[in-house]
Amino acid sequence: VKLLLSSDPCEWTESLRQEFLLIAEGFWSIPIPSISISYNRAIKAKEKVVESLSLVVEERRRAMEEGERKNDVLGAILDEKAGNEHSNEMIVDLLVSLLLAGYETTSSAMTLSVKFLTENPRALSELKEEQDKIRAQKGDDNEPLVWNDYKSMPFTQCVISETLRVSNIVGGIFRRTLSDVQLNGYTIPKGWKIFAALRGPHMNDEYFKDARTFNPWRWQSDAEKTPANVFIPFGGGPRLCPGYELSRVSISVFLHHLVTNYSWEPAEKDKVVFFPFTGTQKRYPIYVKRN
Ligand code: HEM
Repeated sequence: VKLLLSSDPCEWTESLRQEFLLIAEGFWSIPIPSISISYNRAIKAKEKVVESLSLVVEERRRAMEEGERKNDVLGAILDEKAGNEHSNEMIVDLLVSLLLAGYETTSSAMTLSVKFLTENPRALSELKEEQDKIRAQKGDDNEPLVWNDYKSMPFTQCVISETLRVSNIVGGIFRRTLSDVQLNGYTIPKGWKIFAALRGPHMNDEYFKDARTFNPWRWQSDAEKTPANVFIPFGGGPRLCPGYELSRVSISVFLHHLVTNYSWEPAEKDKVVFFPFTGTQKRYPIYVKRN
């Protein structure tokens, strides 16, 4: 919300977050209002979010007419030559897509990386060593990370890749065939809708030995051998997730601050669930202690 609309955490962002959770819950529900409570709730929540964001867009248009400009995503959209031609509805739709696509995915991956690290003390200790080294090279504790730091976290990147592979935050993607497609002896006729399950290759022992085991070290030895089209947590082709690098950077920075400043332990037993979307049953509560 800060990046999109320059809004700091407040009551309004919190109520927006609550509505978003309902939208996310309804995402994979059966889209029949008469039988699905979560679908109904999601539709109502989406209406509230659209109403709320429409007011923000209108307000911003007025402010821009008076020469006020904010350096955020909404500002960039309205700055565009085409910005004025986009209806409020289109802009709100774009903002909702970015909030949904960018928030739940990255925050779930962060949560799961913490869970997997907690359950793999050796991986946690190696990651902490890497991050402590980066922190030690900084003059003071508040000095921010820079791009070169991000590029010198090879083991952290292994942990992130492995978290994405095992957790399958986005379980699959939709496509429509533009012509008849031959696949493994089957013909998928032109115009059919396809659900490509990304989980399939990620959990295949043929591509990833002991595929169900969280093993970040596999990326040290196997990275070059893994064909590009079997590790596809961000989809692929022209619709490849545009946030793929941003989310890796966010998770890296989060892990850096977490392991260099804090230690933690799980507050209760929790379990990863994969349906309707990947997450933890209890949102993985932890007790955190500043080092
Ligand atoms: C761990 C984090 C994330 C995962 C696992 C993820 C995964 C995906 C996947 C699988 C797709 C579908 C790609 C396809 O159809 O081939 C997608 C699309 C998309 N993602 Fe992400 N994503 C993540 C983070 C983000 C972030 C941080 C943003 C933006 C701030 C973002 C924005 C989008 C958008 C706008 C699309 C639609 C692209 C299109 O249809 O052209 N994602 N993402």
